Amino acid sequence: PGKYTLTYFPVRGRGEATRMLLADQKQEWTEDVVTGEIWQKGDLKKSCVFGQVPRFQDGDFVLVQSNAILRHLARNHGLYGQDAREATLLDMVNDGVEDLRVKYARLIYQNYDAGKAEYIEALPAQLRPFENLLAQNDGGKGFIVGKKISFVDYNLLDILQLHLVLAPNCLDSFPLLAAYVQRLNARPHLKTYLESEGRKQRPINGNGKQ
Ligand SMILES: N[C@@H](CCC(=O)N[C@@H](CSC(=S)NCCc1ccccc1)C(=O)NCC(=O)O)C(=O)O
Repeated sequence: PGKYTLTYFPVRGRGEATRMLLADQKQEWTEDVVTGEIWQKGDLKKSCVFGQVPRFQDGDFVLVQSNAILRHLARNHGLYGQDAREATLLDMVNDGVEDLRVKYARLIYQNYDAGKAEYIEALPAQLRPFENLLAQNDGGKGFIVGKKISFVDYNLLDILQLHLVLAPNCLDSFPLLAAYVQRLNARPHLKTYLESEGRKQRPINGNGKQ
């Protein structure tokens, strides 16, 4: 196995954007699967800076925070835009993806049965900014910022994949986003990962709701 290890629960959650980035970039990594009983023991939780996972090891360099992990890999694999301006735009858009991820996680873990219909009704307004961003970049035929793929593309792809499971028609009014998902899913190395047992066996969230 390579020098990379991802320590996380056996769910997509906050680990999946990192997994898709690594797979698409032809990187190998070790999955250090955290089960409920391992987590209950408490030692791993105590070893994590903020008491939470995902945790990522790059050789002897250890970090937590899912977005910091993505940015670390972006810096080291040329996935952070072509200049400072694109890097700033990527930070801006990734914060927008994070905002939506937090809303999604709140629905899944705190309000699924009572809140699902209302969440789906309000979803177009949450997705419209990303359709607009695509439209403003080379007609939406490429990536979310600039001319090359970036760490934000993997994070945005993950959140779009999640929402397509929650609400299969959620991209019907967003042709650029729909095509974007299909285009990224078809990237050879990513496609291989998406068809892998590891990906297919992994539940989307930690409570069986999706
Ligand atoms: N800002 C952090 C947040 C990390 C985080 O929320 N981690 C969760 C897991 S990731 C997630 S989306 N949590 C939602 C609920 C959940 C709990 C357990 C397993 C799966 C999901 C965690 O470690 N929970 C256990 C604990 O705090 O003792 C990040 O982006 O990495």
